[in-house]
Amino acid sequence: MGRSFQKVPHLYSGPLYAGLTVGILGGSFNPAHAGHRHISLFALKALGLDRVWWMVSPQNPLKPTAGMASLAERLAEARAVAAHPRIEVTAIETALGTRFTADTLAKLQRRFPKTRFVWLMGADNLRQISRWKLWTRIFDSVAVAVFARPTYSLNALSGKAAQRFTRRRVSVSGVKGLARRRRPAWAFLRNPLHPASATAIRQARAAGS
Ligand SMILES: Nc1ncnc2c1ncn2[C@@H]1O[C@H](COP(=O)(O)OP(=O)(O)OP(=O)(O)O)[C@@H](O)[C@H]1O
Ligand SMILES: O=C(O)c1ccc[n+]([C@@H]2O[C@H](COP(=O)([O-])O)[C@@H](O)[C@H]2O)c1
Repeated sequence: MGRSFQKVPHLYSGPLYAGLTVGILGGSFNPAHAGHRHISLFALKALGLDRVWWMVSPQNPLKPTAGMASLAERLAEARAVAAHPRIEVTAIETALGTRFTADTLAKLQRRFPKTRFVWLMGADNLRQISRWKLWTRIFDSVAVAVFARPTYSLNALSGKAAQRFTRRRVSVSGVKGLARRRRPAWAFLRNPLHPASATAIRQARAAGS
């Protein structure tokens, strides 16, 4: 069994996910926290997902490398925080050799042709997604669900991505069927707000050490 198989079992598990709807929460998870778990549990129910993958990114192309814990540390902590049979932690981008979300999704769709993927992200990322590589392709290829997040929601809804795809926004009542909609299709979820942030945790840890 190769090393990458042990680290990244998802890559070779296509048949296991055939017919399933999987929400992908991509993130730095530096570190994972209760906010990630909170939105994932909300998404499982509200969107009728079979699984949520926490896709721990080797390195967010827009974030500094300084202060980024190793991938192994971030994965281990994410697994401890997730602690739920339907939340799976993966480093699949390492095995795919991708760093940009548009590339990752394209490769995943080729490898998992019978799986329906939904991209999950917080309102802060809706605000900045228009700076990502080939960002409109992300909306064209998978349904997108955006979580409300303290202080970011209003700003995000007036941002470039929300404006560009305003006609493709699915109302709260249609959220359950979001994954099956013709793309582009996206929704802003009315989840209860959760204040956790990795930045705040890193600051608290630094102050305590
Ligand atoms: N409390 C939260 N409410 C809603 N979405 C969240 C929350 N925390 C994180 N997310 C979302 O989860 C995904 C992964 O987040 P990430 O790992 O970057 O954590 P973070 O707390 O945003 O980190 P940092 O403070 O370092 O930027 C992102 O799409 C982010 O918007
Ligand atoms: O593709 C891009 O250009 C791009 C730019 C910034 C962030 N992302 C992805 O967005 C996800 C959330 O990142 P983060 O650091 O906000 O948790 C994660 O999967 C990143 O790889 C992707």
